[in-house]
Amino acid sequence: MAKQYDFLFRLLMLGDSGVGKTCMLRRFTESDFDTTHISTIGIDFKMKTLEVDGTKVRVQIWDTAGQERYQTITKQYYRRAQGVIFVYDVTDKLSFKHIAKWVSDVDEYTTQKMETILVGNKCDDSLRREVSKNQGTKSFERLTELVLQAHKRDVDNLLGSLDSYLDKAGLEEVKESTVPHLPQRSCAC
Ligand SMILES: Nc1nc2c(ncn2[C@@H]2O[C@H](COP(=O)(O)OP(=O)(O)OP(=O)(O)O)[C@@H](O)[C@H]2O)c(=O)[nH]1
Repeated sequence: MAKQYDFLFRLLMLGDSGVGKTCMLRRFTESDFDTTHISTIGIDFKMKTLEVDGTKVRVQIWDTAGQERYQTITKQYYRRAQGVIFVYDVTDKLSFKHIAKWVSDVDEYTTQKMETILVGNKCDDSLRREVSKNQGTKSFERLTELVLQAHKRDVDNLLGSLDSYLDKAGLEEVKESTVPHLPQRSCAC
């Protein structure tokens, strides 16, 4: 049977337990919404095919459990994803604060280039809002700064090791030039 899509991508949803990852995914794939919170056990996924500029893209979206006890399992999936959707709950300040931890986990467990997006969920519940839109926007800027710092650190480390290599090579050159030259033997024969 012919393939029904041109590309297959894996996306990962990460965020604290209860921020609404499963609901968000169900809404996207089944246009459905559930008010109950049944914690995801480990990991689950849903598929959807999208057409982007005439290209059929099949997305496999992995919905991870936010609970700490499943993180050994969920971290194994980080490496296989091409993109991450970080989710926090605008009515829960702590879930917003923890985004930094989710980001650093992804950074630690992956080596590939990842596209990421930050989503503040439960915006409908304005009365209980604890994280303002401005704070959400600011965290994008902060994330960019952190990525830039990490990038600079890598470049500095590279330059540092290059410097020490050149210093060492220079020393060795000096060492060689300080070796007393033996008088050249002349031949009298
Ligand atoms: N008001 C409001 N409630 C929401 C929204 N999205 C999810 N919820 C509620 O938040 C609760 C948790 O939603 P889940 O989708 O199960 O949360 P989760 O992030 O998947 O949680 P874990 O599987 O434990 O990691 C449920 O009671 C939902 O009804 C939203 O956009 N607005």
